[in-house]
Amino acid sequence: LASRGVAVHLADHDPGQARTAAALGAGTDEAPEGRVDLCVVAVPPAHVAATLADVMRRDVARGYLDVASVKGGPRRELEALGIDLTPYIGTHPMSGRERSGPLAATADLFEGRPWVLTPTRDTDTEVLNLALELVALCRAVPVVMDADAHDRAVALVSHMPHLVSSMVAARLENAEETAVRLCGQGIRDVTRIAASDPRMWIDILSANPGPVADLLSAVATDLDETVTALRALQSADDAKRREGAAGVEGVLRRGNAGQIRVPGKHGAAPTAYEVVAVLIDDQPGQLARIFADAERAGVNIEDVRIEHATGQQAGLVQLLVEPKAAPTLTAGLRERGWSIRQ
Ligand SMILES: NC(=O)C1=CN([C@@H]2O[C@H](COP(=O)(O)OP(=O)(O)OC[C@H]3O[C@@H](n4cnc5c(N)ncnc54)[C@H](O)[C@@H]3O)[C@@H](O)[C@H]2O)C=CC1
Ligand SMILES: O=C(O)C(=O)Cc1ccc(O)cc1
Repeated sequence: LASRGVAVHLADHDPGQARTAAALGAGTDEAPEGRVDLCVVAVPPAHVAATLADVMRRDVARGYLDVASVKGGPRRELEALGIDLTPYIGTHPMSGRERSGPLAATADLFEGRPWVLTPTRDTDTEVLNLALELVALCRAVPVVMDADAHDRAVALVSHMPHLVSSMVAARLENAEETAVRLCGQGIRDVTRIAASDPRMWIDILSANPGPVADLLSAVATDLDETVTALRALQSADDAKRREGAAGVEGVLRRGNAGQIRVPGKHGAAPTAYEVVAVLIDDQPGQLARIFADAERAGVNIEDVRIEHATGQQAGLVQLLVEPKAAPTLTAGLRERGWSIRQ
């Protein structure tokens, strides 16, 4: 927002956090002189209602919004506090990091990502417009939803997957080092969000327990059936083994059918990018040089993945590009001395 010319005033109950964010260029940690246009409350879900009630009673802004990962609970808490909700809109940007705090923030975090808005019939139009302006400034894509429908949707696409990621990662806690050092990209993808702060997630899950429990119970049924199928695969009986194989194939095929529904970049239909894999030494500046050389070759990089080889000072950078740009990028990088993996 600050880089787009918006005056941003930062406040936090830990002044050190606001100071750090201000030092990173996010705004100023000085209080505004008068009423501001929009007050954005970005505190843990359990503190959203009380924080909003405080700022709304002090009349600090024309409009108020929060960004908490759950929407039904905070609204009901505010209603119970007897606050006039017309200048408030509940929102949720569907993008984040597994790390919290100002040092984990990036200016482009919300670019191209859905940002859910949950206005009601009573929401002030001016406040809805202010929220839409905020979403546009962050280059996110506004999606209007009912608060409870939002909570059921995020249980499916965020809260249940978070717990499953934690459960997979938990298997590694006491595993042998010889096994853990074989970790590749697959397990990194599945466990990335398990690194998140448990305190924030206890808050999020406490505010949405029912829908998450329903989904996890469906996952438990799949798990039971898959264990039965795998046990059948161990049988000496041919027919039983065939039954087991069919059971395992079933869950893998249903996984394929679900996976292709995951939207690609900018919420559009998934694009099949081509991977150009470059072998790099683990030295400072290597990534910046690759990106600069890709730019020289006139190729837009759509996404990047980095795979570190265990115990080696080397890594594999996978550059994802439009299929028609892949040969140009490969040739351009080879010309500049990069080692391309087929
Ligand atoms: N981290 C993520 O990926 C996403 C988080 N959210 C939501 O955004 C909100 C903030 O999360 P993060 O920025 O990740 O957490 P964070 O921990 O980085 O920031 C929360 C800040 O709130 C401050 N705080 C706590 N209680 C307060 C109070 N009563 N008054 C004033 N400040 C208070 C804390 O000192 C902290 O600096 C949460 O509601 C979360 O559900 C939404 C989308 C993504
Ligand atoms: O790290 C990721 O990919 C996330 O999806 C993080 C995230 C965490 C909480 C949210 O409410 C929304 C997004």
